[in-house]
Amino acid sequence: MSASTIVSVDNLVKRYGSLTAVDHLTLNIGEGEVFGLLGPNGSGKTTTINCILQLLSYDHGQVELFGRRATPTSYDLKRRVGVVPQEVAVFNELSVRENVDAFCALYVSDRARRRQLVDEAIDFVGIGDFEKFRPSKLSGGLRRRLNIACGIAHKPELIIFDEPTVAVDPQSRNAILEGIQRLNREGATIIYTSHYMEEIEQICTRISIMDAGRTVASGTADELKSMVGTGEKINVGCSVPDEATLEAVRSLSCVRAAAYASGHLLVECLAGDHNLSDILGVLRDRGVSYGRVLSEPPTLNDVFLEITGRELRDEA
Ligand SMILES: Nc1ncnc2c1ncn2[C@@H]1O[C@H](COP(=O)(O)OP(=O)(O)OP(=O)(O)O)[C@@H](O)[C@H]1O
Repeated sequence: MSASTIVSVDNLVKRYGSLTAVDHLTLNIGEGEVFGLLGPNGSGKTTTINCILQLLSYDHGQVELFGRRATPTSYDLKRRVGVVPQEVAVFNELSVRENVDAFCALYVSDRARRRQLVDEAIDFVGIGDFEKFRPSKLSGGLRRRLNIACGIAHKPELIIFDEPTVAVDPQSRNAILEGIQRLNREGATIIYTSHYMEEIEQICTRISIMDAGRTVASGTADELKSMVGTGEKINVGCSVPDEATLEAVRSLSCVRAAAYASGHLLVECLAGDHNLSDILGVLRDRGVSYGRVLSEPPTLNDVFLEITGRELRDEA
């Protein structure tokens, strides 16, 4: 393990009775990464996080944090980690400020230092106008931001975000994603779990795709996309092609499927370097006039679909 490995999960197995929630999972996360765990609901992301945090016992494997073996009583390691859990976990009887202070007080006893850290965390997530509010008076998005302030106030080196944008409005979602990137720029290593592929792709430097407790693929978004045979989807606004032209498009080696509907030729391609020019070449040669052309690169959902045969069920 290199000196800059922040999280190392080796062969982790967690079973709930006969269900294997995490199935021989291995992960290595380096300092400064925004590491994405992408998988559908139930794929084992939260269970993995809870094992990393030593909140759950596991059946097999080992977790190291900051190069040292983590155990349930590794408090010196745990204080270097911040957690933003999936469910908002704050005290309803405390105000926004009191909540952030209460979480920060778990790690920082000096009151003056804590006041400064609480100020910074509240400012960071932009909830200064609501300091005196009880959480129940906040919108869902603001409660999420409070949840984040509670997790980051003590300035942890590793911050784990477990699906922090589920059921938040687009404005809060963007604020949360930008905030995570800012934390990363300021030096924090991030683990980000989500089933929203667009978010993962937007902010993560490296991604593990999980299914049924296992890593099915990992790499950068570009590396993942180049692992599969799916290419771009091409949409050509054109006059109605005759059946022979459609067949000529379909018989191109780069074409998986092609159909014409409502003024658009829709072509699903295999991975290739000159798919668009090949397709437009056929149309040109056969006198089909075309206008607007859109080319959509493959998505992480395409990667997941090709590897597992199922959709990620992205709801973004
Ligand atoms: N306490 C538990 N007892 C029994 N089964 C559990 C328990 N917690 C989780 N599971 C099961 O373990 C599997 C993995 O769940 P987990 O919550 O880790 O998935 P996830 O990828 O985080 O999905 P979600 O986004 O829905 O939380 C699921 O099949 C889930 O039903």
